[in-house]
Amino acid sequence: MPKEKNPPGLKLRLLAAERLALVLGGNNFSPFGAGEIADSRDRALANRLVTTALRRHGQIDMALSELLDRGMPKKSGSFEAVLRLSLAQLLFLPDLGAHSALFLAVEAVKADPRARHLSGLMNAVLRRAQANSARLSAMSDDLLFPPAIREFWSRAYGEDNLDRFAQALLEGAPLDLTLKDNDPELIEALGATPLGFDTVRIASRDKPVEGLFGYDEGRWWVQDAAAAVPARLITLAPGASVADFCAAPGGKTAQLVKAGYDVTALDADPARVERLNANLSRLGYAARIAIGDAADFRPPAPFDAILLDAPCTATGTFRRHPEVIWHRTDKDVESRVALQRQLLANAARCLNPGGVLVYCVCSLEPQEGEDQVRWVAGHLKDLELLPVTPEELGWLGPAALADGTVRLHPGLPMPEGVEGALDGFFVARFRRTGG
Ligand SMILES: C[S@@+](CC[C@H](N)C(=O)[O-])C[C@H]1O[C@@H](n2cnc3c(N)ncnc32)[C@H](O)[C@@H]1O
Repeated sequence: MPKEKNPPGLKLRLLAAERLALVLGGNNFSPFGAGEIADSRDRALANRLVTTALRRHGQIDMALSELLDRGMPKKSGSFEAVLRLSLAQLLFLPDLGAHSALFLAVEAVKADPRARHLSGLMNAVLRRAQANSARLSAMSDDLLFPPAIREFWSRAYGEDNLDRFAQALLEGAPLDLTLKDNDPELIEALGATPLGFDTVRIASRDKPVEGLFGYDEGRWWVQDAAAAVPARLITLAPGASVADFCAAPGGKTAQLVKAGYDVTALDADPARVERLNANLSRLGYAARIAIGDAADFRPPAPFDAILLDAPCTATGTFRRHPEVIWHRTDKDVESRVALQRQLLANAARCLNPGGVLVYCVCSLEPQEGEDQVRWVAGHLKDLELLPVTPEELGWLGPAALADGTVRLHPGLPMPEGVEGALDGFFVARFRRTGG
């Protein structure tokens, strides 16, 4: 029988390998959209393969160190990405079957002129993995985080929370939405669970976000339950002038507009500002938009409040971006910390006396959160901490710390019957003294 040139599943495997290779090369993961893979089942499969390879990255590293006697071959095109995907399938996605993992891996490297010569090695390695799959698939969850992060987080958050972080990493993130109106019919049509305030959660869905009820009418926007907390901590009268520094793509800007403030949204990245504009216009919301550097921005008049959602290492988003924990370096943390300080100092300058500054980062690194509050106390004398109370946070009350700052993380208890966890976020609220 002549061999089929394009066996079923090969094209998808090649696309998935290409996406994984991009992430292994240092890029952020972005799931396949409908424009890239039209068939929703194929799209879901490709995304599942890549996310499993990323979530299990540390365990797959360990398996590779055992299976590849001479290490990863150099300059071998798609070999590594294909191998990681196949191990993800073989060890962690048993419902997809072992046969296709092996067959498609060999076909995929044969299709790549730079990896073709390694098809025999691919076959041998995967057969060894298959023979040892019971043991390899039961590797410790301790391997899910890089050793340095594991050690650091276990000191900061405790072992029990780290177990919950691991579970959250493997589960991935459900879809949280912030609603324009808490309309029970909308919540029912979305099949969503209310999470308090104006957040609802959709645990599982088969449609892309754009296909969900109410999207075209701009009745909600995507925003993790933890990400929705900072903007709520500004509680001024409607009409107050509020700036959103580092605003794009605009989830928090939308909350500020919804609260009735006179909002200025500032971001340094023009392409991201376009997304912010599109998001606000879908929602029927208006804000003054400025493109510029929040470290030296000078407004025509000071603001009553500023929300500073500062650029950070984003390690708190590891449920959706498992790669962040593998890409993060100490240098990244240092450079973010330095930038955050500049942004804090300028935000303080742009406030009216008595004005409120909410600082937040979607990072789990204490250097970007808790330590920055200590830095503010020592260096920005015109800012004083304005403590957040547990009551202000509703069901997230346990996230309020004794010093009045807020630490959200994926280990926090969720309300009864709610699946999934939360992003990691740190929030501190300050007031500008004087005047
Ligand atoms: C964490 S994201 C903001 C998310 C946004 N607040 C939301 O809720 O949708 C950080 C943003 O900071 C912007 N940014 C980074 N450095 C900046 C700077 N120096 N000045 C202004 N914006 C900056 C980035 O372009 C990015 O859009």
